[in-house]
Formats: sequence, structure tokens, C-alpha cells
Amino acid sequence: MTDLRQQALDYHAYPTPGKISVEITTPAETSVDLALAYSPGVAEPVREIAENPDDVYKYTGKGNTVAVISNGTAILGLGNLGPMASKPVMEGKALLFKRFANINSFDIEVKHKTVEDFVNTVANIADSFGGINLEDIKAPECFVIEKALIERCKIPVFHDDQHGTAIVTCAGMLNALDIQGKDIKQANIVCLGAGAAAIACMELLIKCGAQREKIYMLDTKGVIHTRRDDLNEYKKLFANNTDKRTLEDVIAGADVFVGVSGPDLLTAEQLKLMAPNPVVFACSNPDPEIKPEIALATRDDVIIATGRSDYPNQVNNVLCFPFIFRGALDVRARIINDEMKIAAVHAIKDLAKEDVPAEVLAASGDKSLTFGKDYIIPKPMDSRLCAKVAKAVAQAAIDSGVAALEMPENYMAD
Ligand SMILES: NC(=O)C1=CN([C@@H]2O[C@H](COP(=O)(O)OP(=O)(O)OC[C@H]3O[C@@H](n4cnc5c(N)ncnc54)[C@H](OP(=O)(O)O)[C@@H]3O)[C@@H](O)[C@H]2O)C=CC1
Ligand SMILES: CC(=O)C(=O)O
Ligand SMILES: [Mg+2]
Repeated sequence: MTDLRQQALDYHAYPTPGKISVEITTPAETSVDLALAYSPGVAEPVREIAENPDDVYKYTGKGNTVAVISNGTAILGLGNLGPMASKPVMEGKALLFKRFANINSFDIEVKHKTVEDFVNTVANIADSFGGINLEDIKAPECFVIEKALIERCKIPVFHDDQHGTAIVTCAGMLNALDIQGKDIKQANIVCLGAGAAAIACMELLIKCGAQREKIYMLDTKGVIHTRRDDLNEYKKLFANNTDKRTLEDVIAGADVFVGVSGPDLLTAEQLKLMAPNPVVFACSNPDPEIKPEIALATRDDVIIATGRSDYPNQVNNVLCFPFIFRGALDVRARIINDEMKIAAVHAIKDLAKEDVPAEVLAASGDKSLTFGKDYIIPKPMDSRLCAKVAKAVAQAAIDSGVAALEMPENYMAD
């Protein structure tokens, strides 16, 4: 662990501080180049854009640039550590956008006093970008912020911890339940956590067939039930009329555990209480609700997934956000709607059932990967994700009437 700590610090410090840089895409060597790039030549696209605002997509990088924006109030599972502490994660998201979907990103960390202050800051700069990826903003403020920004911005605004996580969770869950021989409509589900990721994951699972009344959600005060008077409007949607109060009470006989809360909160004893062939998604980062080695030592009929890259079954929003934005940008979708999210779920889910190419095995360090308990979801390094998810999302945007452009010719053909 100490070794990983030092390696991670060195990775971020060297060869230059941070993980991303800006590169030039046009010649900028001679006076002629500069006369085109800057004064006087730059005045020409200025005039064109002033005349026809859509030309900003033709003459600038706007259409392939996403702002990754946080206030640092829910950094992974580490809590509210402030905007500057969130910067390595936001640079990390920018790295993933570029590496997996060739999208340029700027990370923006906002210090603010009120929700309105944050919304105004983002809304006022939004037009500079093709899309906005909100990240690591705690609930319930994240819900208000995202709704307000969707209303005010002309470009897609997507809170990754809500929807990216939900899409990947649903893709992995449908596959895991399939492998365990369970039907999502009958599944008893326990969700530990009642914040950004939890509410969105459960809402999308319901859209994929889960029954709301079969879901028990818990926050730091225990089970969310109808007799509590401290629930915000988002938690209230999951209030059960029940006498069950603790994780022990609700985990008994549960088919599914989804953890989007904090480290080491599900014990081996609690895992033993679950129904035969359970599915456990311990998605808190960096430390899951239960370590896979403990889960697998406790029972051999469990499917266990985490948010981490160093265990099998990585249920992490990296499998979604680069690709959903790729598809949305390429048909200039004005929003990311439910149709696009569901299309992404199915594209990710279905890819796990295909043969895995040698280069993915080489990158993941696995000898083989076959659809089953240790491979329920594709690896982030699988280059087919971009083509399949982006294309499905772009098609869904067109079909649902939110795209300004047609499907590009031969889109994602190779
Ligand atoms: N694998 C992935 O792709 C992703 C994983 N996550 C992980 O999910 C977790 C939550 O993130 P997010 O939803 O953005 O954060 P939020 O701050 O919005 O929500 C955190 C939630 O966890 C609950 N919680 C915290 N500690 C406990 C506890 N001891 N018992 C029960 N509930 C608890 C909080 O309860 P209360 O409401 O009472 O404060 C709150 O409802 C993080 O660990 C994060 O890393 C998030 C996004 C993606
Ligand atoms: C993965 C991620 O976005 C999180 O843990 O917050
Ligand atoms: Mg996050």
C-alpha cells in the first residue's frame, strides 16, 4: 500500500506536475503562420462567428471540448475536501476523456458560497464548451445544480456521478443477474448510500425493470422509511413503509447489494445473510464497502464488483462518460436524455458477451476473459466501447429528436 502511495504521488509529480497538457493543432512557426493564427487572420473567423454563431463549431475547438467541473464537495468517497483537492480527480477525468474518446477537456474547480453562485459561474462560461461534465458534487445540491444548468445551457450537462455511474451499474447488474439466474423484476435490492450515485442508480435500475418497493435504501441514519421526518425530496422517493431499520434487517435475503457510500461498511457476517447467488457491487472509491477477497472468502456463490481498476468487474463511470459525450458531441445533441442513457446501458452490457481481443487482454493483464462471474462488464481499455457506445448514443439522440446533426457518414466504421 505504501508502495502504491509513493508510486501514485510520483505519477502525478513527474515528469511534469499533473496529467494533461494543451497541444497546438495548426502550424505556428513563421510570421505567415502567426498572421493566420493571430492578428490579422484571426479576425476572419471572429467576423464569421459574429455573423453566424454556429460557425463557432467550424472554426474553434468548442465542438470537441468538454469542461469537467467540480466544487470538491464529494471527492470520490473521500468527502468534502474542497475544490483544489478535487483537481487530481478532475485532471484524471480529462485524461480519460482524451485517452478513450479523443475529447479535449478543461478541468474547472469552482469555489462558491451558494448553489446559485455555482450555477451562475458555470452557466456564464458554458458556451465556451461542447458539453459540461459535472463531477464529485454532493447530494442533494447536485440535483438542483444539474437541473438548473440543463435549463440554462444550450449544450449537454451531465452529472457523471449520477448518470455515468447509473448507466454502468445497470449494464453490469443486468449481466450479473443474468449469470446468477435472477430476474431484475423479482430482485430484492439494498442500496447503501442515498446521495448522487445512489439515487440515480436506483432510478435507472427501476427504468430497467427493478421494482421500487423491492429497493431498500440506507443513509448514515439507517433505512430510509416513511416515518422519518429528516428526508429530502430525493430520499423520500425511496421511503419504504417498513419496520426494518438497519443494514442487518434489510440485507437478510437480499439478492443485490449496491454500495455507493463509503469504505468497509458491509461485513462478512452481513454478506452471509444475503440470498443464494447474490450480486454485490461495492462501488465506493477508492475503498469499497467490502473487499473482494473478503467477499469471496465468505461465500463462493457471490458476484462481486468494485469501482477499482485492480480487481475484476470494474463498475466505474469511466465505462460511460467518455463515450456518451463522444456520441452526443458528434451529432451535436442539445441534452443527454433517458433514451441516450438506456442506449448506453445496452451497448455496454452487450459488449461484455463478445470475445475479448488480444490487446485488451494484454492491457488488463488477463490470460482470458469470458462472460461470467469474473467478467460481467467490459474493460475500460476495450477500444470497441467508444465505437459501440457512441454510435448507440448518437442514434438514440437522433431518434429522440435532440440532435442538430445527422449521423456522420461511416460513423465509427473502423
Ligand atoms: N464506481 C463508480 O463509478 C462511482 C462510485 N461512487 C462512489 O459512491 C460514493 C458516494 O458518492 P456520491 O453519491 O457522489 O456522494 P454523495 O455525497 O452525494 O452521497 C454519499 C451518500 O453516502 C451516504 N453514506 C456515507 N457514509 C455512509 C454510511 N456509513 N452508511 C450509510 N450511508 C452512508 C451518505 O449518507 P447521508 O445522506 O446520510 O449523508 C450519502 O447519502 C463514493 O464512495 C464514491 O466514490 C460515486 C460515483 C461513481
Ligand atoms: C468514479 C467516480 O466518479 C467516483 O468515485 O466519484
Ligand atoms: Mg465522481
